[in-house]
Amino acid sequence: MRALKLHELSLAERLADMAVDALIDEADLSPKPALVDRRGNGAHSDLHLGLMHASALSLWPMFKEMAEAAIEFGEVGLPLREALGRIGREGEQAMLVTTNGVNTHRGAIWALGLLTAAAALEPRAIALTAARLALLNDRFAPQPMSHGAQVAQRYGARGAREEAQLGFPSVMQRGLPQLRKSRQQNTGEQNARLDALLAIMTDLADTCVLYRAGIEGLGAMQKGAQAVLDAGGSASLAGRRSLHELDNQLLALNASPGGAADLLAACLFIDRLDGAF
Ligand SMILES: CC(C)(COP(=O)(O)OP(=O)(O)OC[C@H]1O[C@@H](n2cnc3c(N)ncnc32)[C@H](O)[C@@H]1O)[C@@H](O)C(=O)NCCC(=O)NCCS
Ligand SMILES: Nc1ncnc2c1ncn2[C@@H]1O[C@H](COP(=O)(O)OP(=O)(O)OP(=O)(O)O)[C@@H](O)[C@H]1O
Repeated sequence: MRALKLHELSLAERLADMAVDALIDEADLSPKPALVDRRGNGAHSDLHLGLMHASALSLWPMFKEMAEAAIEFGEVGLPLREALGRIGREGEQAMLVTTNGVNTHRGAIWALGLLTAAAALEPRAIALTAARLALLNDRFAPQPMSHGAQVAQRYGARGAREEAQLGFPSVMQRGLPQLRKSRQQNTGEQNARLDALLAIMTDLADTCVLYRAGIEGLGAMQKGAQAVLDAGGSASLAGRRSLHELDNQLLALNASPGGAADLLAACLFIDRLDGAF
């Protein structure tokens, strides 16, 4: 009898698996301040954990297609950038159909989409390659008055586009180093991930927070996250108390750090890739 041959996953399929896993790990991580997690909906009336999971899974074909496009075009350039833009917009439509019109992962499509394509092209320089893609101007991208655009106008804040164009400094210089430092201190994986999220929050101009809670909300997020880390991080008793305070404070301000959550997913994706190839 012939042995059953297991289907071997292509590179694009493996990258799509890893991107979706990163999104599911981000959603499941608890307790995240004011974000959707296993405990509840945080500051969101229209989101819940099941919806975040369904949305993440709906994006698998999009991530696969983005990686395939990167392999096919084989280099950073306008043709690949515009293909990614088209695939990303189709992915966003699939997300909106799944969630009945709720924005669950717009920021994540942007960040993880670029990183997935970059990982297929240049696995040894993922953030830099993603930045080179983000710097190219997609001529077919609509220019809606998004929340991010409104906040950029009002406060001059740099948002998701600039974070990518700079090579994801919040991930490469804050989240990833903190993730690895906390792991070395044997905090346990969930606490290390919470610490990575907090490290990202200390310095990010999160346009979700700015839109919902202005400069006051952004200041509360950045200072509160730093206070948790200074108190010893999520694994320490004092850090946990401080994290609980931050959760209450952000909930009172309706200030959900959705951009930081997306960048944590990006951080987990890059961390996993480092071990995989
Ligand atoms: C560049 C994007 C993110 C637009 O950003 P803009 O700030 O105008 O929009 P919006 O308010 O919808 O914000 C998007 C999301 O980014 C996340 N975010 C917020 N702040 C930040 C930040 N500082 N850094 C990173 N992400 C952030 C949030 O989750 C937010 O919901 C994107 O929507 C876009 O234009 N996509 C075009 C489609 C495309 O090219 N796709 C290809 C993907 S490879
Ligand atoms: N666990 C999470 N909880 C909440 N938001 C998250 C989470 N993970 C990622 N996000 C990001 O946060 C964004 C959703 O934030 P938000 O609801 O503020 O956006 P919006 O739909 O533009 O605004 P609003 O709901 O204020 O009208 C999504 O783009 C998503 O990528």
